[in-house]
Order: sequence, then structure tokens, then C-alpha cells
Amino acid sequence: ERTSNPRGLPYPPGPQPELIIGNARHIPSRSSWLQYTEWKKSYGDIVHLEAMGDHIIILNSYRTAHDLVGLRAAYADRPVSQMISILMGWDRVVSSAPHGEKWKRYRKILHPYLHRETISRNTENMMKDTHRLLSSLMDSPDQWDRLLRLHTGRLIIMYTYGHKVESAQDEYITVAEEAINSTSTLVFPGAVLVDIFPMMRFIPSWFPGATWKRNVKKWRKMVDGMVERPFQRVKAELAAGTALPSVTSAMIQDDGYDPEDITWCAGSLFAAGADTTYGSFITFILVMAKNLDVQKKAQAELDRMIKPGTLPTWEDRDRLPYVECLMKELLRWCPVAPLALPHALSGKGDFYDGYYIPRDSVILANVWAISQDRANYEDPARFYPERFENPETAELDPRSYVFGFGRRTCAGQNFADASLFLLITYILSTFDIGPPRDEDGRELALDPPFTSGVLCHPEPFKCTIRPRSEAAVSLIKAGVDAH
Ligand code: HEM
Repeated sequence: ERTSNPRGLPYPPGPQPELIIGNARHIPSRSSWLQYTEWKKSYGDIVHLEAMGDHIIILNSYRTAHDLVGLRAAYADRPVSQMISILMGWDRVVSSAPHGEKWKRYRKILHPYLHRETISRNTENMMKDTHRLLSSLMDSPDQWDRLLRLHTGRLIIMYTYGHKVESAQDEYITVAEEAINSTSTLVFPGAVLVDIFPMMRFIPSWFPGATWKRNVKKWRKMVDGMVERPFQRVKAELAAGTALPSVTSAMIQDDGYDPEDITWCAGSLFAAGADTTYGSFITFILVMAKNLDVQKKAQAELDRMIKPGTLPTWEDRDRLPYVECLMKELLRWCPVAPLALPHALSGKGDFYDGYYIPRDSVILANVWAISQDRANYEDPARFYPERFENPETAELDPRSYVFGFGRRTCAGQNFADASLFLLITYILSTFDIGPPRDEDGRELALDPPFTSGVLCHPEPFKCTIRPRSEAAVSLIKAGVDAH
């Protein structure tokens, strides 16, 4: 450390470490972003923790996150988790691949398919599927949460593999969800013992008490299945001449790519995109049910700008400025990935604001803290799209941080953006969303708990979703007839 920190600068401040275990007991296992944000008051914009020899740096402001993760290339690595990366094999998907040649190649391969222009040219299927969602919502409004989840999976799988998902039991979805669920609680520091004692990975799985290792084997198979089976199906469909256009079929036909690269690039999309997008969808329903004035204002804009009896198209985007502000506020009010994904500092170690940041530190950009920072937003707890309305006084654009920072920013941002725009405009054009009511029609309180693992969004809740009018019913039905 003396060579990498010749001036002997201190680590950034943080809670007092305990003997041997350091700060291990200070790291919350649930909703850790809330505690990290609390620490901003005592320790400031950059906080240091140490647990079992690992350094963790929390960046609690836009400035620190942008300066370090946004601008410095050494922060583009991901922490190596023995369990997740090595044993379960997740290091082969883009979001957890180490910063190296393979990751660069993957991002380059994916780029043309997730580029804004490409997404804009391919909204046709998304529009059809969103229209179809409206009719399912009308038939089973109480199932809205299940329907939104299915919708998310359907959009990504159609785009990635050209496969039409018909139900939540579709193999493309069940296999991927199993693989992801086995992992999602394990992503942040302190989650699993094997990460604290890496030697454990050499214990054979028949060793008494080593059930975790048998689980890992099973989980690894799930991860492999998640990416390999759909790839093989697209290949077979191409050979049979039945493949629908998709990212995977385009990559295969391009001929320049290695099949292994295609398999993992494609598999990365559902893994990174499904739960995050669903999280923003369910948050949308909550904020609409709770903020009827905002809902009415957005509906009024849609009624004014869109021809009666039709639904918006992607091209209408620029004509709906209030919807645009609503989208921004949705991303800000509850950022679905409140700590982005963990980054790691590669190379020698770094200096910032008079502090030393040791190499291999885990770096957490506290997106939650930025979204709730009074320096960035007046009355941050309030859902208030108007804060973005006037270009002269608009507050910090959440798109500059809710998708992460620097080279590792979300690869699917444009896809997420398009699917969210269509969801919001289609639903608000045709439905009224309101709080839940009891049998006598009295309004009930609406304060669902939020998830607390890697992602943050409301847990499913009850609400009312009703077509706005007879004309809306006809418009919804027209979708079923047309597609
Ligand atoms: C509202 C929806 C979404 C949100 C809020 C979101 C947010 C994020 C965040 C915060 C990261 C980590 C960035 C960082 O480490 O600094 C990320 C990474 C990623 N996202 Fe998204 N995402 C969303 C939807 C999607 C979709 C739909 C896709 C794919 C179609 C996708 C693909 C990816 C990929 C591949 C990465 C890994 C990037 C890398 O490590 O190089 N995301 N996303």
C-alpha cells in the first residue's frame, strides 16, 4: 500500500470498524441504500467500509459518482464474487463480466441492436404487444400485476429471440426466472459466506454440510439453460425458415460472430432487463393510483394531442412534453436499481478529495441518495413531474444517473425507454387508475411495502383499473381484432 499511496492519505470516513470483522455488522442486508443515505449526514458524499479485507466505497452524491465512476475508466470493473461469477458462471453475462476484452466485445456486438435509432425503427411489435396488454387488463384488471410481468418478459423475448410468449408458463420465462431468482439476493456485499471465505469453493460437493455446493451446481445448470436453449431454438428455426426477425437471428445471420458470444449477449438481455423494466412498470401503476391530479393532467395532454380513436405512436413522443416529465419523475421518485450495479476499482488504487481509494474496492453509486438529495430536488419525496417542465429551471435529469455511470451504463436504456413510453401512453389513453376500494366503494389506504434486495419497487398491491369510456373500450378491442 505504501507504493500505491505514497502520501499516506486516509481512507474516506465511515462508521468505526470492529476488531477483525471490520464493518461487516454495519452493512444492512436489506434496503442497504437507506442506511448508506443516512450515513451521508454523518460522513458525507464518500463513505468507506471494510469487511473481511474488502473495501467498500459508497458514493452518495451525483458529483462523486459522476467524477469517479462516470469519468474514470478504472472504475468500469465489476467485483468478482466467487459464488456468483465463478461458481454459478454469471461472469459470462454482460452485466457481471469483468472489464476486459470479452466485455468490450459483447458491448460492441449488442450496440447496433440497442441503439436509439434501431429501437425507434422497431417499435411495431412493442406497440402490438402493448395494445394486447390493454385487452388483457380490461378482461382481468385484478391480475394487473401478473399481466405487467408477463408483458415485460414478452417484449424482451420477442425482441431477443423472435419468440411469442403466450403465458407465464412459457419455458423462456420460467427457465430465466429460476436462474435469476437463485442469484438476485446474492449480489451485494456480505450476501454469502463463500465470498468471505473463497477457499470454500474447493470443498467437494459430497462433503458433509456442503449442500450449498450442490445448490451451486444446480444453479449453474439453470444459468446455462437460460441462455443455451433459446439460442439453439433460434438456430433451428432459421434452418427451418420459420424464424421471426430478432436480435439473435440477426447476429447469427451476420456470420461474423462466435456462437458462444451470440448466446451470452442475447442471454444477457432478459437477465438485466426483465426485472428492472417490470419494476418501473409497477411503480407507474402505484404513482398513478396515488397521484390522480398528475394522471388527469397526462390524460388531458394525450386527449389534446392524439387523434380520437387512435393510440399514440413512437413518433408522437415529442408532442407529449408532460408525459415526458412524468417518465422522468417516475425514474427519479423510485429508482429501480437504487445502487446501480456494484462496480470495482481496477489498477493501482485512486485518490479523490484528499482520500485514498484502495485497488479492488467495491464501488457503490448510491442512486437512491442522488434521487432524494435536496441539493438536486425540491421536496424530493413528492411525485411532481412539473419539476422538469421548464427547461430554464428543470432539476437534474434522472436519466443521467438511474441507468448507472460511465462505461457500464445500462445497455438497454433505449429499449426500456421505448417500452415505458408505450406502456404509459397506452394505459393512460384508455384506463383510469385509482386507489383500492372496499365493497361499499370507500377508498382504502395505498401504502405497499417496497422490495429490498438489489431492486427497489412496490410489492404487488390492489388498485382499480377501469376503461375510461365506451370509446376507450372500442379502442382496446380494436387491438385484439387487428393483431
Ligand atoms: C427501467 C429499466 C431499467 C433500468 C432502471 C436499468 C438500470 C440499469 C443499471 C443501473 C445498470 C448498471 C449500470 C452501472 O453499473 O453503472 C444496468 C446495466 C445493464 N442493463 Fe439495464 N436497466 C433497465 C432496463 C434494461 C433493459 C430493458 C435491458 C436490455 C434490453 C438492460 C440491459 C442492461 C445490461 C446488458 C447491463 C449491463 C451493462 C454492463 O455491465 O456493461 N437494462 N441497467
